[in-house]
Amino acid sequence: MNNITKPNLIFKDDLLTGENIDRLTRKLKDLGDIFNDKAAFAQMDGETVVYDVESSFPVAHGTEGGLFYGITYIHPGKVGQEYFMTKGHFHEIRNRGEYYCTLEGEGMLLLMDENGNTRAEKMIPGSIHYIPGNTAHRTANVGEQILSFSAFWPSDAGHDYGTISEKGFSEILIEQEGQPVLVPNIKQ
Ligand SMILES: O=P(O)(O)OC[C@H]1O[C@H](O)[C@H](O)[C@@H](O)[C@@H]1O
Ligand SMILES: [Fe+2]
Repeated sequence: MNNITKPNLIFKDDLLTGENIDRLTRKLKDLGDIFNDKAAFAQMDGETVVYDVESSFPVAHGTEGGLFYGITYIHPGKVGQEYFMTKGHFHEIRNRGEYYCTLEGEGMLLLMDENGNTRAEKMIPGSIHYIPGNTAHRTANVGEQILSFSAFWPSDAGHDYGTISEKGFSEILIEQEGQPVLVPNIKQ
């Protein structure tokens, strides 16, 4: 491997041109159930964009053996002490895994197994994260600029939002003295 030059630019948009591209925007008003501080949430403008997702679906949803690709862009911001974050999900076919690669910004990836054990991985540009099967995943922007990351996942994985929207993760990520910390989720 000594003579091989590693690319220092991570492709971003190459796969997101042409057909079968899906663009999705989630605003605060779509995310009422994920933030714990309901009073802080009520004070904010529901039209505020929390994140955008662009995905490439080269095969039909549910196809066994295919792969999807996407980029998620999470805006900086907080609801109370809780950082802007994705809804979070298990895969519908529970044992399907996924890879994330951070493109820009600073984030935390929350991972929760089916027994409710939550852990977090720091996301920095270039960091690669393996999300094993049977693991719920959620990403939070803990920086002051956009957090973007690419994702690669099986085309039959599907998204199961139900469990998370009902109970959340067993721990939540909040800012304390300027630092992100995981604390138990009182909702559980
Ligand atoms: O689907 P959410 O939990 O809102 O997360 C936002 C997005 O994050 C990643 O990019 C995943 O690969 C997407 O499949 C997911 O849609
Ligand atoms: Fe996923």
